[in-house]
Amino acid sequence: MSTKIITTLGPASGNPEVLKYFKEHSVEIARLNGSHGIIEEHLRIAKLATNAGLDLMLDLPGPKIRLGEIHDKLLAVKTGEKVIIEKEQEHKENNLKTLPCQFSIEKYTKINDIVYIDDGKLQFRVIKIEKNRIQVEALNSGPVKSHKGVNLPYGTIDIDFLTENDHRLIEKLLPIIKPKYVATSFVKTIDDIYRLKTAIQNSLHNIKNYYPKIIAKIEMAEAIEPVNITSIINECDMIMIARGDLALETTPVHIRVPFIQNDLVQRCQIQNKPFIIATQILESMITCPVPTRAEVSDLYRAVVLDKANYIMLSGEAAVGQYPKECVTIMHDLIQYNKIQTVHTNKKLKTKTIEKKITTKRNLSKIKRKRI
Ligand SMILES: Nc1ncnc2c1ncn2[C@@H]1O[C@H](COP(=O)(O)OP(=O)(O)O)[C@@H](O)[C@H]1O
Ligand SMILES: C=C(OP(=O)(O)O)C(=O)O
Repeated sequence: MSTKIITTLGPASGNPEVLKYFKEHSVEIARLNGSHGIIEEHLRIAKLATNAGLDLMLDLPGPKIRLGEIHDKLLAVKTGEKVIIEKEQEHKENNLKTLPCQFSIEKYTKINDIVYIDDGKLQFRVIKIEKNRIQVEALNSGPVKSHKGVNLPYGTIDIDFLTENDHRLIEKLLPIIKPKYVATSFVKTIDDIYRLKTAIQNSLHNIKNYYPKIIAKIEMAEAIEPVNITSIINECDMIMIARGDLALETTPVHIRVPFIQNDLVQRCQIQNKPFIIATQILESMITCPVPTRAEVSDLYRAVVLDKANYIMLSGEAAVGQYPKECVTIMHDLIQYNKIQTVHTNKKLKTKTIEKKITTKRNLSKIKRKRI
């Protein structure tokens, strides 16, 4: 089976014309990211995606630390600027810029730790720790947006696996849209998968003949420990190599992803489990109509070398300027690979036939000589 595409839906792709294009160009699954958007909007987009003939994936946020709602959706920070990160319900007046956070993070940090925001695009150093808030210094400049992820690779996070938000989505959205897949974030052990399955069963107790396939997103250091990963792969229906968080949750940060990807691909193949390669495959195409050479090489690795069952578009399809162009690049590479494979197989076949013929000829020569 050739690789198929998953597209994350959002303002850039939640309309019938784009969804029709997706369906005609190797997209099989539409992903609703439960971390963004309101339930009513997910319901609307889910209906459009189903009408376009796409399968649905509901991606549950899990215990991922995220920023809360930022006033005016965006806050600009400058290198060297001091900023407060505080639990959103515990706001205390101060004269520094303040980033609301969905969880209290002071207990997971130490002075001088680095806090990564928005898949690591922004980095801050911890300079002061107080109850419900930390003070940090920006190590680079940039815009900070609402609901972006916060990663603390040096802290041990003990937030409960299924959050209030997960339960809300499982109870309010799941029974209505009945997605073919439910993806679950920040899985650490097989017990997390059992807990998710129980919560889903409870929510579907009145619904017969429907149960979603479970996708475990691998993005935590604990999940890839040998003692956990084999059983997680075994217990779920599909694995997502969620490289965005994985790059920041494993140390040394940023550089381990390709090594872990290699290991996870092999494990999934040995355990005969379908897998998704996700995140930043065509990141630069959020704002540019063509990919970088490095991105095409990453895509080649996922499709041709790793033979991923699915490759996933996130921001590129949800909020990017070129969602159709991204899908076209992926679709074209998938098709080109198919043609190349047929061509190589044909060449191989011809070579084998030639070899056979040559061997026969040689045989008859030998026979003739003997006579
Ligand atoms: N339904 C949505 N509504 C608005 N914005 C969205 C939606 N889905 C995704 N996005 C935006 O696209 C970005 C990239 O998508 P994704 O990788 O799925 O998110 P994240 O990494 O934050 O979980 C998000 O950070 C968010 O800004
Ligand atoms: C797919 C991922 O998860 P999310 O979009 O929830 O950050 C990821 O971290 O790569």
